[in-house]
Amino acid sequence: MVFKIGLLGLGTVGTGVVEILSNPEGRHPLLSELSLHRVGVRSLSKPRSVNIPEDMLTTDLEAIVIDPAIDIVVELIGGLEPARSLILQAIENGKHIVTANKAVISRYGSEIFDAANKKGVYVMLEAAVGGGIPVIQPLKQSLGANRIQTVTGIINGTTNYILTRMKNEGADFSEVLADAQRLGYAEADPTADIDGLDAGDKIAILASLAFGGRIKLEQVYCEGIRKVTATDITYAEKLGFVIKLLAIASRSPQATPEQDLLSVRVHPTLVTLSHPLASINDVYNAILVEGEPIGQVMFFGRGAGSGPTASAVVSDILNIVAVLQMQEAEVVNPIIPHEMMNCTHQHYCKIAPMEDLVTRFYTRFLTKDSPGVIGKLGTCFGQHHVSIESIVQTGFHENLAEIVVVTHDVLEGNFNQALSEIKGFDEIDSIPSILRVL
Ligand SMILES: NC(=O)C1=CN([C@@H]2O[C@H](COP(=O)(O)OP(=O)(O)OC[C@H]3O[C@@H](n4cnc5c(N)ncnc54)[C@H](OP(=O)(O)O)[C@@H]3O)[C@@H](O)[C@H]2O)C=CC1
Ligand SMILES: N[C@@H](CC=O)C(=O)O
Ligand code: NA
Repeated sequence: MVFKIGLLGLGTVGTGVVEILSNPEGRHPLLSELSLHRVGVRSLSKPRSVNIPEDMLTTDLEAIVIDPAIDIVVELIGGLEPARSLILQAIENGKHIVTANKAVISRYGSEIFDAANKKGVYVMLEAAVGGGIPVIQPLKQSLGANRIQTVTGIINGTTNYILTRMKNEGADFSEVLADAQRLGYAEADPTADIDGLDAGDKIAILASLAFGGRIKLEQVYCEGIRKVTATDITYAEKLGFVIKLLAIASRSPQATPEQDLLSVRVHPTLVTLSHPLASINDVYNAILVEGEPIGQVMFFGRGAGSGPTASAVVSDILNIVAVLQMQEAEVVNPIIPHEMMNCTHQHYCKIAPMEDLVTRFYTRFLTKDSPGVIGKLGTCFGQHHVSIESIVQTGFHENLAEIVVVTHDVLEGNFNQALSEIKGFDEIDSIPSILRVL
């Protein structure tokens, strides 16, 4: 039997999907069971790099999601609306969904999965996190036997590309961002990438899968890379670190057997050069999962771009088709969702406030060059139980002394209290950078 695909969106990822579907040779044999039925776009006159028969293209996306001939709707338009409504309407019409839209899933996942479970259809989203890297299905299936402790990822290709080029070439932020947009890595509105929101959407999805509950996106702390400067990249290097935008979901040390508690956050982070994530560069993503009994396992690959992301989309389509074929052969009716493929989480995970986070900090101060300032900083941190690993004067900037402090693991709340006191010192001119250290 041939399964008909309704494709919403023919941009970077949609085009990659059509390229795979129209060149099935040497790939999985189930590809020959797929047929592209309709393709929805915004503009019919836009030049396309793939050949689509004129009568297959439409700007009426609603007609696609209600078309009785279509089995699987592939949503690749991005953004919140009309994507959310089209997905819900498609589900209502009994279509299975494949989407790369982390923004919609992280905000409306509950609504979408409830509707899908009710209707007995699948919603697959491998492309939504880590682009082509298989990480959603492994978390759902292959790692199911583990108690996950931490998921740490570089999950935004655009910012990793920018940080890599800033470090290697001393390149200018805006020039590199324009390249990332040209290469199709950035979101339609690249502030989602730069401000850590895209990584926030993705870590919310990963945390939900890893820790078995829903995540309220507004509780995910997101800090982007706007404030990362060439100076900090250079200091970090001298101290044996590289700066990466990390997304981290972990069980909080304050969790108890009665009350599970997570920490879910995105922020630029100093990563020691020997750490497995330190060498993940350019558009590559990597997700390091730590669990019991597996220990560490890392997923690595291209996190954005046409072909890699399309690879994940088409694999999701194949997974659905494989199950549909099996059900057809066994004449299972109505459809009983495959336990390892659907989402059944009902409760919300409790997320700890950032004040309770235990982490190391790197902080750069510009101070008047007066005697005793280093001692004064050290004393203040000590009074707030912030233990210092190193405190060094690194140089002068226009008559101001530059002092870099690296702490041991400290409670973020204590660190913030010390900083607010330090900001009031006469000697302090400014605190240009505060970054967490892994
Ligand atoms: N690019 C990447 O590397 C990755 C992207 N993703 C996700 O994949 C999804 C698609 O991204 P990408 O391919 O880059 O996006 P693009 O902007 O390149 O493509 C969007 C496509 O959707 C169509 N479209 C957008 N809005 C509408 C609308 N309201 N009505 C009809 N058509 C519409 C556009 O039509 P037209 O062509 O006529 O303008 C275009 O074909 C997003 O959710 C994104 O977050 C996920 C992983 C990686
Ligand atoms: N804009 C995203 C695209 C993939 O999700 C990124 O840069 O990672
Ligand atoms: Na993926």
